[in-house]
Amino acid sequence: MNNIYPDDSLALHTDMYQLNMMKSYWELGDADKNAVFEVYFREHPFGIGYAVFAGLERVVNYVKNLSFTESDLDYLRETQDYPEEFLTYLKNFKFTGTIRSAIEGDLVFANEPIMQIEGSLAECQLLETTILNVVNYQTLIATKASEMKTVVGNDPLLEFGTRRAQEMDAAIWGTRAAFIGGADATSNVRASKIFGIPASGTHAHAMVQAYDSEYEAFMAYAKTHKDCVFLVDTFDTLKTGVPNAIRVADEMGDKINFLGVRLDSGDMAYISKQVRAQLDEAGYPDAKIYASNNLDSKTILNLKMQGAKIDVWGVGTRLITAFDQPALGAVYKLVSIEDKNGNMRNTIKLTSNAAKMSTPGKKQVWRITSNEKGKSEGDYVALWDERPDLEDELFMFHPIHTYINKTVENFTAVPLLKDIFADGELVYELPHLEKIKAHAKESLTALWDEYKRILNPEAYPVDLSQKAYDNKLAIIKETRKKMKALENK
Ligand SMILES: Nc1ncnc2c1ncn2[C@@H]1O[C@H](COP(=O)(O)OP(=O)(O)OP(=O)(O)O)[C@@H](O)[C@H]1O
Ligand SMILES: O=P(O)(O)OC[C@H]1O[C@H](OP(=O)(O)OP(=O)(O)O)[C@H](O)[C@@H]1O
Ligand SMILES: O=C(O)c1cccnc1
Repeated sequence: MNNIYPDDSLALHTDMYQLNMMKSYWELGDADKNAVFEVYFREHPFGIGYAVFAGLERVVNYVKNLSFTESDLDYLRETQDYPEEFLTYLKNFKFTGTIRSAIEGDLVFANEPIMQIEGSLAECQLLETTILNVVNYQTLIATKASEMKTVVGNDPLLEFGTRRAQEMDAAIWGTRAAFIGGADATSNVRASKIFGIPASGTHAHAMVQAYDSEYEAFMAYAKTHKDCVFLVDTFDTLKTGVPNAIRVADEMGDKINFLGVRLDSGDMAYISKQVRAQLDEAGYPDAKIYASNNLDSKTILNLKMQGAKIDVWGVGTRLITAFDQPALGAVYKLVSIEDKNGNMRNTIKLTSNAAKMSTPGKKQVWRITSNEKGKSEGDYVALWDERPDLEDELFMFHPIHTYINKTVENFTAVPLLKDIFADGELVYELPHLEKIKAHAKESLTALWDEYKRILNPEAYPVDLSQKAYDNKLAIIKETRKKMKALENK
């Protein structure tokens, strides 16, 4: 390859195999066949009982602007032996299909469609990689933040991760996802500017090192800022750090708001209790204790258990990188395709592991909420033409262990997958981020505590309708029969 091209489009932000398949479909006259793909993941991350859906806004912007630029086409012309007619097809490419999706802040569960992409086979194929790239990461981080927020409760949770994130996009979009899931503010000023997330910040060890003494450093900060949180662990938190912070607060009086101190090392249970006593004794009972240093849900939970006197939690690495599980593993599977006669044929990906077998057919997910209890009874995955919302009672059963079942009455069934694009047109108004965050919080209140606890939660029911179940079994049988016939040939 001789040239390096400008990075002026996201059309090639995809895996080569998508273009390989697009070319085959186009050359063989299959590109315009109607197809339906669905996105789902197989296990909740971090061992918790749900996930918080995020990533839709970025997917919408990507799809809206999706087109191959001249430089994309020049690059393909130089590196691939594509016929000029295929390049012309790509040049005229525009997404004309339909996307239905969970909305950001929705709780989503394993083994149910969280997005559905319907359109020409070629266009659906092109979108796969980017959609998974975005939704896998953002949903993972929103879920991690939700787990952490469950642990910190009403204490503020600050997102500090930019310096540790997997590069800039992860910092920016990870911060946004963290805010949706439960973070209250971010240290990333650009994310604050772009998304309107509250920005929050103290100061670093560098500032203490930059002056001749800790006292001078705190004083320098206090003379130049109204709101002051002093980082007190550079030398000795209890012997010098907190006493210097108190001295500066005393001397500056009303000229500053002494908001508190930040701890960033040592035994934070022990130290925070001592610091609390020092601050109280000095007449600063309202000064808060901030903590940071490789915090994660488990550490925070343990610190709380030990009675740590920490009021504000700054979390970086372990939130923004989803340290304990770095991938969600959502997949994009073809569930229905137009056959030679123009009819839709439901498809399956067979595997020996029943739990890994995809569910064929275009589907809708119905969230079933008890009218009496106001809580979600489970999700009911039905074929597209079914209307459980019009039924008086629903028989819900586990899709593998079918003897686990219940009949639900007096319920409301709300579809999870909402129209986002219809025949290429954006029909969904992207909500403000604050609204998305509030939606995530409300969604959690509709979930029984048993599904929300972060250790060994009960499995939230994601059940198949009888019709979807029968359809799946029939297709498995039919596909196995076909395979056998081929083996015997
Ligand atoms: N009381 C505690 N119980 C459980 N974990 C704690 C407690 N206090 C601190 N931690 C956590 O233990 C880990 C200690 O890490 P590390 O060895 O880096 O800390 P450190 O002593 O602060 O050293 P450094 O100065 O290098 O940051 C951190 O993740 C911290 O959040
Ligand atoms: O530990 P995390 O959860 O990732 O949170 C972010 C960390 O970034 C800063 O440390 P760093 O050593 O980078 O800079 P500093 O000199 O300001 O401490 C801060 O003090 C936190 O410890
Ligand atoms: O404002 C802070 O205290 C902060 C910001 C980024 C990383 N660590 C700490």
